[in-house]
Amino acid sequence: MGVEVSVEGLTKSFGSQNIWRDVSLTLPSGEVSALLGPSGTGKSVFLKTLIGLLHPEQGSVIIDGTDITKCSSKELYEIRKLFGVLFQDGALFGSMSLYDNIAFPLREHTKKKEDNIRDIVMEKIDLVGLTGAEDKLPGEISGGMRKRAGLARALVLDPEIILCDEPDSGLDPVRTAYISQLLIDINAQIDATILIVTHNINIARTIPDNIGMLFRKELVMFGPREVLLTSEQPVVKQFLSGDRFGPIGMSEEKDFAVAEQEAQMQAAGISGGGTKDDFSEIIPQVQPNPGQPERKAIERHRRRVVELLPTLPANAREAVERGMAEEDRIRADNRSRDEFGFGADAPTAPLKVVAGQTATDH
Ligand SMILES: Nc1ncnc2c1ncn2[C@@H]1O[C@H](COP(=O)(O)OP(=O)(O)OP(=O)(O)O)[C@@H](O)[C@H]1O
Repeated sequence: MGVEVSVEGLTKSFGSQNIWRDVSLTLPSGEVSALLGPSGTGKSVFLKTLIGLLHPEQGSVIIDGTDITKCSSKELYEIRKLFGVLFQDGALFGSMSLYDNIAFPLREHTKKKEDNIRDIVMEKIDLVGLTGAEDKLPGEISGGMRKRAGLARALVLDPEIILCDEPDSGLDPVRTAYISQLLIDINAQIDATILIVTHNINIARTIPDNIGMLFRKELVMFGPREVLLTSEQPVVKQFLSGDRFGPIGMSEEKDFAVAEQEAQMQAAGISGGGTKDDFSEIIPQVQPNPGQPERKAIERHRRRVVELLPTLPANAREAVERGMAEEDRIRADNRSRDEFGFGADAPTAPLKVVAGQTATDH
């Protein structure tokens, strides 16, 4: 089961510039969570703080019983082996082939033999659809391919926690759907705790179990996805619909004069350009591909949400109940399809997890 990440009262500044303050949330083990927020609100800084690359001034990040904001560098080195991180630009070494890039964590962190490394690397290359490109340099392939290579590298140590910084940036909608599906399939196979930072509303609507949002240096909310998707908070509604009118401005937050001007434009019937989609109409969550195991986190997530239910706003509660019923129906359909052998002919072959390979293997 993936490891829970518990963040309490976290505050981060660079010099006099405060990025966010008093952020508390728990990434439940094995669940998929997404972090949204306007550009520059410190989502990438948050990810880097979770793996101890950046140091907060206050607060704690507890992973597997260790507060990584206060532990020794030796302890931090061990904890980092639990993570697989997909950085925004793939963060590949430009002078190394994709093969060597993906093999890097295995050579660095394990004592595996080269033929064993080869099996693992080629399996991950196959998993992300890069077979045949292993000898290419990062500069010779497209941005989408680099992204997938970055994901393959994030997966070679079979991480218990996967952090993905904008897995969709630079990808077309179809490739975005593939990479999202891949994350769900991986979660079903290895039950890793996943955090996705994204601006992509489709991902937010269909992939995570939980969603949070950063705005004005604070975590506006974090909880079951239905809570954010049905939220009446102006900042959430504006972000989801991509409308110009609302508290989010071009650079930071809007000042009073601009907000006033926009209110007048709106009253005069001028559009802010946002989509008119009804986000409270919850789209069923993406399920693992046929032939994949069911996600173990679903039951744990449900138990938590059912406990939370009485504390949720009425529209979120209703959305949760509708969503659960709909997803039960979809999973029952999938199970009966698998029983009738659809898994065997599935368009995406069932993905393998290499037995016995763990993040702490040396
Ligand atoms: N190492 C650093 N030193 C100083 N300032 C930094 C550093 N890293 C990030 N920042 C600042 O922190 C702020 C938040 O940056 P971050 O990249 O986390 O935003 P983001 O929410 O991920 O944005 P985007 O959605 O555009 O990727 C920015 O103002 C950035 O300039």
